[in-house]
Amino acid sequence: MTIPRDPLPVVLITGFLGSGKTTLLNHLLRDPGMADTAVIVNEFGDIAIDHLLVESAIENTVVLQSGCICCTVRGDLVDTLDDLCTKVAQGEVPAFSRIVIETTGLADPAALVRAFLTERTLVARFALRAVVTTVDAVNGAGQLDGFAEARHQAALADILVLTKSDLAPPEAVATLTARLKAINPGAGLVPVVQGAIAPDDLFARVPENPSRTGSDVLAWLNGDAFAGRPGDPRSPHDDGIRAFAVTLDRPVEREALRGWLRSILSLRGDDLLRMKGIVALRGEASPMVVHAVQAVLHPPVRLANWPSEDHTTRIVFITRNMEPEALRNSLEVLATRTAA
Ligand SMILES: Nc1nc2c(ncn2[C@@H]2O[C@H](COP(=O)(O)OP(=O)(O)OP(=O)(O)O)[C@@H](O)[C@H]2O)c(=O)[nH]1
Repeated sequence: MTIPRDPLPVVLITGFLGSGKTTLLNHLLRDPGMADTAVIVNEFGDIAIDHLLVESAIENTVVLQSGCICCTVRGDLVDTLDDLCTKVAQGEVPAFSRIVIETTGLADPAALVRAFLTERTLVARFALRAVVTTVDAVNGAGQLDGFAEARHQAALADILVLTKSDLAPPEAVATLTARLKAINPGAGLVPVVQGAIAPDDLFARVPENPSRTGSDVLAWLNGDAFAGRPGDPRSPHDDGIRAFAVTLDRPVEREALRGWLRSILSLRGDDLLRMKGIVALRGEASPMVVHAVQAVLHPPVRLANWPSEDHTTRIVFITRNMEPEALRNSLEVLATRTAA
């Protein structure tokens, strides 16, 4: 058997300790549509237990136990994926058509996301489809207060799965939901009890990246979720994490945009948790889609057409300790300069 040549979709399930990652994974794996899935479970410490809790009959379950993959991602993750592909090629394990990785509860998923965008061996063979973050409705607020990892997991999610809402009072669920929307307004958010959600329902909440499909860019950007947001921190505990959008009514010159992106990513890449946008280019009929994760700029993609009548530039940001006004001003200067 050989593995398919198209990049294999990868789903990352992250979330703070005990927030319900394994419960969700087990439920997803019971769906017949997920039968050809390879699962990588990352565990902390010397004694691996978590993988025992993954109830799948799937032979392709691998435990990555030597440390936290977000800390040693280059060696461990790449080696594990290589190994898995080699075993498939040698007929030792069944072929698979997607991979689900469950991180430890203390993982910062940014390093993993970055690896899938930049590590040559990963880029060629795998495509990160979604970051799914479980947040515990009972303990989530305290974890967001106390742990940067929990805040980063929430900030980098494509889909936030609010678990254990059956155990929490409705007011607490509402407050936590509002807080999660403030941290990451662009993510889909779905309450799930005991992991009970069908894979199709879950993954329908993350639009395809338009760099692959060229479509549905507005849904992907989910700019409306950011509308009217001043960029003020919603909580003093959120590590200065802010989400906001900048719009420009004048097109920018392509080279000037490139220079701006280069400088912002090199100067403040660590604090630019996420940036995605659709940009009107001066003298060009169709827009450019830009997408960055921390210091990594995903290759910008030209769309064939504007997806709607609205041709304004819209860029959404999730940042840490960065002044929205400074970013906004630098972009406005860029548009003014290039329009002259
Ligand atoms: N009541 C209730 N319990 C849940 C729900 N989701 C998960 N649990 C329970 O919460 C506990 C922890 O769930 P796990 O799925 O092991 O959490 P995890 O995130 O994999 O845990 P770590 O690997 O320690 O980070 C288990 O006892 C689950 O049965 C839920 O929606 N409602």
